[in-house]
Amino acid sequence: MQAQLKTQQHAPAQVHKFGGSSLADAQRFAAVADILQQQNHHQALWVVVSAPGDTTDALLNITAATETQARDIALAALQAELTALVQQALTADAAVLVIKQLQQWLAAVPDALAKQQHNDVLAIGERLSALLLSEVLKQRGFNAAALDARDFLRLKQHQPDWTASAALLTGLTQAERIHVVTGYIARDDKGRSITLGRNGSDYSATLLGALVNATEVTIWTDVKAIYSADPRKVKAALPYSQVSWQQACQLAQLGNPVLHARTLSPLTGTATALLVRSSYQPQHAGCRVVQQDTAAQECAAQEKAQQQGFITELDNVTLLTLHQDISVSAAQLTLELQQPVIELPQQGDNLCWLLPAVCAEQALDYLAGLNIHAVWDTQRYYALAWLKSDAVAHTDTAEQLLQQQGVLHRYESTQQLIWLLAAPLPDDALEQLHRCLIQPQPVLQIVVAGTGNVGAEFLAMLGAQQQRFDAKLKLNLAAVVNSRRAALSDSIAVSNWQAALAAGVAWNAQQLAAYLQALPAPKVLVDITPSREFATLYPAVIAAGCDIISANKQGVTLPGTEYQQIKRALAQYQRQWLSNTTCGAGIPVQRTLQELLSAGDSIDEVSGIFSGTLSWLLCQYDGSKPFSEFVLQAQQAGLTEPDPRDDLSGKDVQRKLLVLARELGLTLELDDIALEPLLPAGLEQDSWQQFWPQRATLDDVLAQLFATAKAAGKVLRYVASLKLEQGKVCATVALKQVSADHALAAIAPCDNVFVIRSLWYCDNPLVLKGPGAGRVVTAGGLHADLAQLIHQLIGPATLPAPLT
Ligand SMILES: NC(=O)C1=CN([C@@H]2O[C@H](COP(=O)(O)OP(=O)(O)OC[C@H]3O[C@@H](n4cnc5c(N)ncnc54)[C@H](OP(=O)(O)O)[C@@H]3O)[C@@H](O)[C@H]2O)C=CC1
Ligand SMILES: N[C@@H](CC=O)C(=O)O
Repeated sequence: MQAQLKTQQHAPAQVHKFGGSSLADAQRFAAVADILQQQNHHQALWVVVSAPGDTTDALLNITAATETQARDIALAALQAELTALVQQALTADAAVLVIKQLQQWLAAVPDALAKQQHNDVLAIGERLSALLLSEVLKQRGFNAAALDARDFLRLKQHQPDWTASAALLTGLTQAERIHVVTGYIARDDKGRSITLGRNGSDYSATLLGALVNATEVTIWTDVKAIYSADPRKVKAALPYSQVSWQQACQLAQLGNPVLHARTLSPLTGTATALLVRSSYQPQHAGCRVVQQDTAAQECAAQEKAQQQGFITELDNVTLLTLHQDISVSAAQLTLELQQPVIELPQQGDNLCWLLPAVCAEQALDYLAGLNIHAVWDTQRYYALAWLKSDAVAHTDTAEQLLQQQGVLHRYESTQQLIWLLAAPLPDDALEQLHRCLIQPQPVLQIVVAGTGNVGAEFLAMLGAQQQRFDAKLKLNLAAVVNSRRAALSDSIAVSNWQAALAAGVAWNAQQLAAYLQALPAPKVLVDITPSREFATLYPAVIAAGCDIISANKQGVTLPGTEYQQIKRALAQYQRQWLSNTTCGAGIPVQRTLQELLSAGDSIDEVSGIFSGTLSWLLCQYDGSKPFSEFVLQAQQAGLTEPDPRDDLSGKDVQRKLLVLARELGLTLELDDIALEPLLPAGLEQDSWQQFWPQRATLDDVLAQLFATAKAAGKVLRYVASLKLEQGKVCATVALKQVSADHALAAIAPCDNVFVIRSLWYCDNPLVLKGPGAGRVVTAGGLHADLAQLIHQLIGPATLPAPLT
């Protein structure tokens, strides 16, 4: 009905509303200006603001003060706080004008209170926000102006007066101008200032959205989405990117803290889209509330939304029972009380309304005034409501769990199930219910860093792994990162990761940590970079709740103090770090050592061939062409380190030996391992490109070494050895000549060999052998680590494939 009463605006408009937490300090005002700067300025921009931070609470205290002295002290404190805010947000010249205005408003407070004009006092917070933000925008070169909503917004008996409001607004607007409008305040039909109650600014925004016929109204808040449950209590709560209008209305009625029934009402049945976004994480697209009037492309969105369930809670509520034939609705009582009144699914002839216990008496008085008799049972309840989805049919486990917690009443309709209990559910019970009712299939969030040789292969395999685990666990690719950019998105299609990354953004450590922190658990970071700098982020990654899987050897070989810092973070946050591919690629050498040690064996020696590249080169090199040509081949086959000199220098093997030493609990450093490089001294300097013209030096040395070994009837092998004798450690990596019948001679190119001698394997060692480098085996090894994590989450995913 209100459609024909709107202003005759022709330019498309958008409304953005910022709440108090989004305007808590000068930095937040700047962040809001950044957000507005990035909007589509071909559309008319309307901004609705709440009071900064806790200003409204401070003003409420001032209006409630019974002693003049206490009131004046509170006023002075507020003036100091807001003045500081203005000074920090604006240049000195601009600040002077705003502070002068603020002083005038605050100076008028005692007089307004004396005249009982409390709402004029409460309006000061929003007036300051509007003025300050418009000045911040002006400083950035925008044509912006503050607008007091009381100059146009009229309400009559709690209902918007569309005709009067539209007429007044038409006279106030200017094309090309950003209007920054006060939220929360309006006037009644007698011209008196009124406030729109708690969260009234959201209502102001949607009222304005309807008045200016906005294409979109965005509520900028401190959460990035509408969640399936309270994310502070339920770690696995799902951030939904869209919900249906019907779900939003039901959620609002059930007291959802993000959406309120009044907020939705002005836009119901219009073409205006409603979005909820976080001003703290503006890179997230947020949550879109999809209108019922489905355009074709929104049908799929509706269908998806129907698969989404919600759990909401209300504490300290009470029950009114009424005869069903009454002349007032729960929605009308909601308006009267300015508090949610929920009509419970009907059972029998009576109606049951749930409402906050604090306003039960006020409700009874109001109903009595209408000659309506209601029975109040005076008990305080905790209500848990489940908004059903098409995805979950069975509730047996949830019902059992709730029975154990002592359910007192239960109300069910096709869309909702509401349980009333005597006391709030503990968080772990909520988590459990969430698993039963919302997400019977858990989701593991996977963040992949490094998209080169091995990283790309890992991602190529991930699609098949998603299908393998699909029945029990969703593997969600939540981010892909390389050295230049990051795709940080709630859900990236694995088949499309390259495009997502190409559309990604430059990133820094802080942004990545914040993104990881906000991801729902469980979550894992897979580090497939060669970067030491990236490995130093591990403590922050762990603190953000992630497990880590590394192919990157830098983390596991950091100096002892930094390595211990990572270990301490793992212990503190109870997270895991799997790094099996850092030594032997997919060969489960670390896992084997862990099993032996945990079973009670003690290791005396680990030795063998630890480099796939050097194994391949020394098997293939026959002196027929320069050694460096073989190196190029190994590089193209994906065997080498990003800089192959890490292999040729023996450094990569030195690192691997340190990995195993640390696995055995030894406190070794890299320098404790004697290293005899294959690469002639001096060639490790500068870049690979600068080295390349000098390769003849390497070629000559290798030709010589090969000829000498051949003459002696031997072959060359690059050997690592770690021996423990009477508490002493001897660790070396060096080139050796071995005779043709030696165990390390009979290998296939690229093979690694791990020879383990222990208490139990003393006469005859335990030997692990197989390809120790390459894209596929390394990516496969990373998936083996991932599967190990998954097994801990859900048990074995599938039975072993039958032998064929
Ligand atoms: N090849 C093998 O057989 C084995 C390799 N490994 C290890 O796997 C890792 C990857 O090797 P490989 O794929 O060959 O290396 P590549 O050089 O092919 O790829 C490295 C990737 O890491 C990214 N990267 C580099 N620095 C950073 C950083 N600071 N932050 C984020 N991303 C970064 C690169 O970004 P960009 O694309 O922007 O350059 C690139 O995408 C290495 O640590 C290697 O030791 C382990 C076992 C076996
Ligand atoms: N370059 C390494 C790759 C595996 O760690 C090797 O060749 O062993």
